[in-house]
Amino acid sequence: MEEIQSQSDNYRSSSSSASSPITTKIPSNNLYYLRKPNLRQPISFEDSPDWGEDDTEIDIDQVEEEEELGPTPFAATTATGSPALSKLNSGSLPSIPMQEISANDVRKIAGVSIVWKDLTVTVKGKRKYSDKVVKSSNGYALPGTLTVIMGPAKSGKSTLLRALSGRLRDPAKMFGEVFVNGVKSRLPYGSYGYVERESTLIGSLTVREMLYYSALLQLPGFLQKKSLVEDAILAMSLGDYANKLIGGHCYMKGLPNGERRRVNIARELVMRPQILFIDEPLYHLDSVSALLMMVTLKKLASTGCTIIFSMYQSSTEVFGLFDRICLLSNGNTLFFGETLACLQHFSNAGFPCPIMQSPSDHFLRAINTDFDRIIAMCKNWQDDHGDFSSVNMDTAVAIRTLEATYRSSSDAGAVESMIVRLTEKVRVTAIFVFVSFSSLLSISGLPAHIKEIKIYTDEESNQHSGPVVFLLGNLLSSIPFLFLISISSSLVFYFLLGLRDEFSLVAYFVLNFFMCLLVNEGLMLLVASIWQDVYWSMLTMVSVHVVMMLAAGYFRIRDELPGPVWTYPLSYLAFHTYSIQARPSIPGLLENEYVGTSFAVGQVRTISGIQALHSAYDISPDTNVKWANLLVLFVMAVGYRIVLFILLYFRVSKNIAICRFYACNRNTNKGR
Ligand SMILES: Nc1ncnc2c1ncn2[C@@H]1O[C@H](COP(=O)(O)OP(=O)(O)OP(=O)(O)O)[C@@H](O)[C@H]1O
Repeated sequence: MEEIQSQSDNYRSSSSSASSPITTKIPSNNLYYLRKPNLRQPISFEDSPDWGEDDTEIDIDQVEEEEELGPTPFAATTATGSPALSKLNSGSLPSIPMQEISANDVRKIAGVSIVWKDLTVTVKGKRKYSDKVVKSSNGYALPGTLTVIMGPAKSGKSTLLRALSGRLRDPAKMFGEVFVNGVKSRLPYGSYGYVERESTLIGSLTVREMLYYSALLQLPGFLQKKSLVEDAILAMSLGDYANKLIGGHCYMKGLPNGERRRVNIARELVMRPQILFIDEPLYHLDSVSALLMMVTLKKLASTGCTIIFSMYQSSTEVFGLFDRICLLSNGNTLFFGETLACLQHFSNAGFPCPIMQSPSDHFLRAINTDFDRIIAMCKNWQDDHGDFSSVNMDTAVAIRTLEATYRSSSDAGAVESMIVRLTEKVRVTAIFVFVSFSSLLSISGLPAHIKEIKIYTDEESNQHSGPVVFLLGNLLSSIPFLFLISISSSLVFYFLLGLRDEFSLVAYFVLNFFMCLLVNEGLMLLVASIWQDVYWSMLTMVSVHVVMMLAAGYFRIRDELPGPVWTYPLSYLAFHTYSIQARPSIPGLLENEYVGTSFAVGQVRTISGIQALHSAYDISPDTNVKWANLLVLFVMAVGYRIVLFILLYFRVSKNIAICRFYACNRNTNKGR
């Protein structure tokens, strides 16, 4: 115990010990890193740098809520950033052209979410593609955020960045999946920008000319390039340098490194990319230029752009600006998540960040195997030059511990469930689109229905038929056709999308869609009998469908729909509601697809399909209520036909239709 206590105390610097209840004296040579065994406690402000007033416990739900709200304005972002930023705003740090950073100047960009799942990159070693440079990495980047890929040299940072942007160099090969906005696809030309580590600028051009030249190369002829160039200059805070020669001349020095890097990024911004990949944005920059660069990128992210970059090391204030960190060591992901959670993770694994140390230095010290050489050197010296036990930490052991802690942590779980949410939305969308648009397309049968009603009117006036005979005949003759349509289109859709391969589930899907078509046909007959005119009937049906889609709870969760009109009665009248998700207690096709399923979360945990969708859709954890939902659809189909019966009995039999009524009125007016 004493040993543990003394090691634990070694983590505290003199300043932390002052405020610490632990009064043990700290050895003066304790400037090195040691592992603190089994320390599982939340980070306290004594152990870690001051990150503002927030609690260090991370509320994932709150973070996700903020993400769903979309990009925050720049002012808001800086307000909750690291204390260094508040210093910067109060003027205690060297001044930078902050006048350019104004929320009013900001044009919003529709950023994209990018998700990588089980991503592995191999390169050709001595044997065939055996060397893994990136190993089964999982992570995501969201619009309006800064995501940093951090790690020691040769840990695979640039390779991961290249793999995500689809720019891997031969002979590297990528395995795994990359989703862009939930869809497994490559980023199309123009939607992303990739900034290389080395500047490739033409020294004899001014900044503005360089950007204009880039715009000419990148953009089609008809676009107004000048305004895009000015936007890029503004976004990268280059206003003071716009007319300066990049390479300088005999009486004037060329642009400093920081500005050159920003010009390099601005070159990509002329395309107004939704996502920006930057390899080492702080490469060769001094601390002021580095901070200015990161503040500028933070401002850019606040416009909605998704920014991912690699970085070897950063200062504390720069680190405070990151939203998420992907920590790599030798291709392995040791952590992915919020930056504060990373500090907590190191603390949980027994490596709390000592006060006065930059978090990034701390992380790298723990996972950089290059330190092993220093350890070996110290061991040789140890006998002759005193005690070097404080540096005797085996990096390999630290990496293994961090890896194991991450695998079993809630952080890994949170990443997995976020990945599930970002990618699963696609399947839900597909089901919604299929049901909504297939039933919408079926209104093409309206002219035939109108003709049938006209024939019925004639027959009825000759007393050859009645509404019951007409309705029964219509229903019985349409059932085989509707069933054929529902089974053929459902089967194609179901297996094309790869929904759950189980007979009962496929059968429910077909039945559900068949019921939807039956309800829709009842509605069509009703509308057709009211108007008895193709144009007006079509217009009414399309409008009714659009309103029902909006009220069904897909575009906006039903609990959040305005109560009057949208929830009561529209969402209850829309058959889409019952078909797809329905009331919280009566889910439809989503229950079919997700209830009883589970998704692997890390290596030790699973979450249910319901949990994965819970916050996005009001889906119930109860099983088998989908049959109640089918019953509701059946009642609706019958209900529409009862209303139609009443209408036929009282109106059509008397040859009354709204159109004819208006036409009659017009003729009477003309006669006068
Ligand atoms: N196309 C390739 N062919 C062969 N080896 C490659 C390829 N791409 C990456 N590597 C190797 O993968 C390892 C990781 O490289 P990468 O550039 O991704 O690391 P890094 O973390 O960005 O390091 P640094 O910051 O030093 O550039 C290196 O050993 C590199 O030589």
